[in-house]
Amino acid sequence: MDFVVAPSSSHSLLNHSHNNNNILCCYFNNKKNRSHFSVPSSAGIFSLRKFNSVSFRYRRGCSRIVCTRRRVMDSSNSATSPEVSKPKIVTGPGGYVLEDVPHLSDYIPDLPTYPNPLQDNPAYSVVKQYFVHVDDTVPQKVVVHKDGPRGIHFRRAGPRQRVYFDSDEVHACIVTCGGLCPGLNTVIREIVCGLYHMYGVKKVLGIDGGYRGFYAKNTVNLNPKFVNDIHKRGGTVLGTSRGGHDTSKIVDSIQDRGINQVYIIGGDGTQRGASVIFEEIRRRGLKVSVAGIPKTIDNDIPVIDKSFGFDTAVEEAQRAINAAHVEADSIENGIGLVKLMGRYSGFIAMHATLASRDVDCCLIPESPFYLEGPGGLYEYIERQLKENGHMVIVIAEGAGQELLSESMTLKDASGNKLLKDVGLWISTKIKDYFSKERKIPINLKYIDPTYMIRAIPSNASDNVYCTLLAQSAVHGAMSGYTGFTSGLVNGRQTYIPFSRIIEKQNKVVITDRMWARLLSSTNQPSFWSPKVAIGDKDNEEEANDKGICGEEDPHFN
Ligand SMILES: Nc1ncnc2c1ncn2[C@@H]1O[C@H](COP(=O)(O)OP(=O)(O)OP(=O)(O)O)[C@@H](O)[C@H]1O
Ligand SMILES: O=P(O)(O)OC[C@H]1O[C@](O)(CO)[C@@H](O)[C@@H]1O
Ligand SMILES: [Mg+2]
Repeated sequence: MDFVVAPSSSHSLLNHSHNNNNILCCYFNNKKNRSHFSVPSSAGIFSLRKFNSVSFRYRRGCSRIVCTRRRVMDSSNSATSPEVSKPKIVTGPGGYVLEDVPHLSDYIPDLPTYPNPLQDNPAYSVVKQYFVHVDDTVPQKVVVHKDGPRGIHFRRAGPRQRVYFDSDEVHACIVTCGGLCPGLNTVIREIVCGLYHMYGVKKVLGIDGGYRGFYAKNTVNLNPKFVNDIHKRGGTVLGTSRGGHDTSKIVDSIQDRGINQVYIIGGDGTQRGASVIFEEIRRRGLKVSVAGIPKTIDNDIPVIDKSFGFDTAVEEAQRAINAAHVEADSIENGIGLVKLMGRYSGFIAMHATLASRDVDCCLIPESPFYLEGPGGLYEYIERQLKENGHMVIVIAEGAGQELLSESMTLKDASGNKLLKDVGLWISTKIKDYFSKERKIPINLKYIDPTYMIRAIPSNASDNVYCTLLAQSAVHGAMSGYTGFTSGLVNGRQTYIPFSRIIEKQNKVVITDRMWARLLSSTNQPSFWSPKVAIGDKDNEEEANDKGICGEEDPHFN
């Protein structure tokens, strides 16, 4: 074995050690001293973070270690480095814009490539045009005007003819973070099976209990047998958590374990965490692909058509709404009140309402409401009870928070605002108002199925969706893409840069047609005047950005 000897800093390697079974021992000689160090032999190219200013590149099958000068890679330094990768924007004729995703070759030169093993797979080799063309992209907006620009596009997901990892070299890991969501286990299953069956990858680690599991918990070896029927269960077999995102410790753990593909399943917070991990990995010059799979019951991740598990949750919410309707309909002046999830975005409440047709009023965080006076909720309830003898109200947990009494705002471990129970609050308010002020006897039944709608296994269509997302993520990582979230855009699987995913939250646009449809289905008051709606800059911009002012969104419009 021969070395290119770095002229300085060799001393910093003396203290370096790895607790990894899969290590390559190297001896390093320079004129001053003799050092010994170990590196994960599974890594195609890696760097040693303690070895200031120098990175080592080791290629499988070669007996040569190449040392090249690089930026400081010590994690304590990189954490404070202001350097963040720039968005990869490619423009073309007619106003074409590609918001591309990073690639390992952007920061690691001369990476070897390999033919995609899928080409020899009997199931896939017969598929015409199975491999995605390098120039295939997917438009963000599908409704265009004759003279309008072609607009923003994302890279189409799918298998590429050449991959950047030899199958034996891959050491993948999967982590799930944030709240539960139907379909988490399906995504885990399909990443494991996709890696095994499509790419012959045998080393897949499960990280226990979210981000902190990287440095504070044991890992579990995942294989097709282990994950075989996990998709039939709710929750995540890997466990999850909020908080505990320590970038340096996480990337140290990735590096120390010789992991080179990281699959991160989670919501907006998780994708933010994934983005920071990607930046740190890039700063250290590691050959590690970071792939995000968007998960959120609230559907608050932007750009994508919808998040997995959302349909299942809406379906499950029907059971609660049906129960509320039966209860309300069976008694004089019956009011059925259902609280559904939706911290900042009311998609579940909106879709559950539209699906049910039994709901008379849907209250979401994006649409402020008021109780008293003309056009208020009390007035509407009284009218409904007079006309129909009963009514059903659906309220998203984040709705009307500004109306609840001011007290100290608590936050969860991830920094999300802990909401006050608007369901209980509004139940009491309605009861008090009708019994004390109006002297009208009412029968209010409050149903809170919040956790029930997300702790269940995914339904059939979400299962298929999860499979596509997982396989897309695997194809992307194998093809050397990194710093991306796999997502459905206009019904096509794409790779979306983290920067776009974490830019803002997806919200119901109350000036959009979908909310108008809901209002005309429930006949509830809008609670806002057209003046307010027109002046609602945030909502207008969001609508324009998402391109859902017209009939563009295949799922939500
Ligand atoms: N800005 C951030 N930078 C780094 N890590 C973050 C950031 N925001 C959140 N995280 C981490 O991401 C993980 C999940 O975040 P969070 O609890 O907000 O859930 P989420 O992914 O948004 O899912 P959901 O809200 O749908 O339950 C946590 O471990 C949290 O520490
Ligand atoms: O799981 P926790 O920490 O109780 O958080 C509940 C929150 O998680 C979500 O389900 C998002 O995942 C929100 O709808 C809800 O407010
Ligand atoms: Mg979130």
